[in-house]
Amino acid sequence: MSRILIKICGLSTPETMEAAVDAGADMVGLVFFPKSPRHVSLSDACRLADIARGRSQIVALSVDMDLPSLQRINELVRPDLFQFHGQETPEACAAARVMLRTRIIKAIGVREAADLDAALPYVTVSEHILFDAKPPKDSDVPGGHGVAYDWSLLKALDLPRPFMLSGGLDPANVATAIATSGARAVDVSSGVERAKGVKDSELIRAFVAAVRSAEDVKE
Ligand SMILES: O=C(O)c1ccccc1N[C@@H]1O[C@H](COP(=O)(O)O)[C@@H](O)[C@H]1O
Repeated sequence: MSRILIKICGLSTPETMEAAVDAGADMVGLVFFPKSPRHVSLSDACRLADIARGRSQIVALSVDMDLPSLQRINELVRPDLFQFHGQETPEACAAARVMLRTRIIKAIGVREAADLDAALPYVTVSEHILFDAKPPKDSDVPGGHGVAYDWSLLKALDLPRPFMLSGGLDPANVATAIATSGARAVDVSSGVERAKGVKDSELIRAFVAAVRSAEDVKE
């Protein structure tokens, strides 16, 4: 099986950022959403990004953020990609991509097969489509809940390029998730934490090792 792209999201300390980069994460995510337990200030984000720069791709995660705020993150933190995890329209993604001269990961919430259709308008205005679990109904945070969905829904997808998978992944289930969904890229937050919002370096290493082992399995 070819190499699977790994993103570790919601890093908020230098130690766990170093652990993720050192373990071989392809992407590391910084969350800019004050309602999230993983939210980082701009100044902390700059310090964390400097640990990863040139070693892993830096992803700035935002939720329905206005363009001036995105521009400020772009100038100060200098991420390699932005992850849009809200209700951003295809037009807003296209505009941000041009204005910020960046690459985009667009998250699409999934609970049932019909939810997958929402991805199509974003194929031409983003570099990656990320299929994440829809949040619990009473939550005002659209991701990072450690909730899984039926990954097999993704198996029959006919998109022009590989997709990313997230939602309830952890070191113990990620190999099954890859085999069940056909994903070529995975993203994790809660599954590498010892408490809500508190990343664990050992779990990060275990997650990366589990994905790399899954790559060795013959298709
Ligand atoms: O991590 C967060 O706090 C977060 C906040 C707002 C939107 C998205 C968020 N994280 C993303 O959620 C998914 C799944 O996370 P989990 O592994 O199930 O906890 C992942 O793509 C994160 O990037």
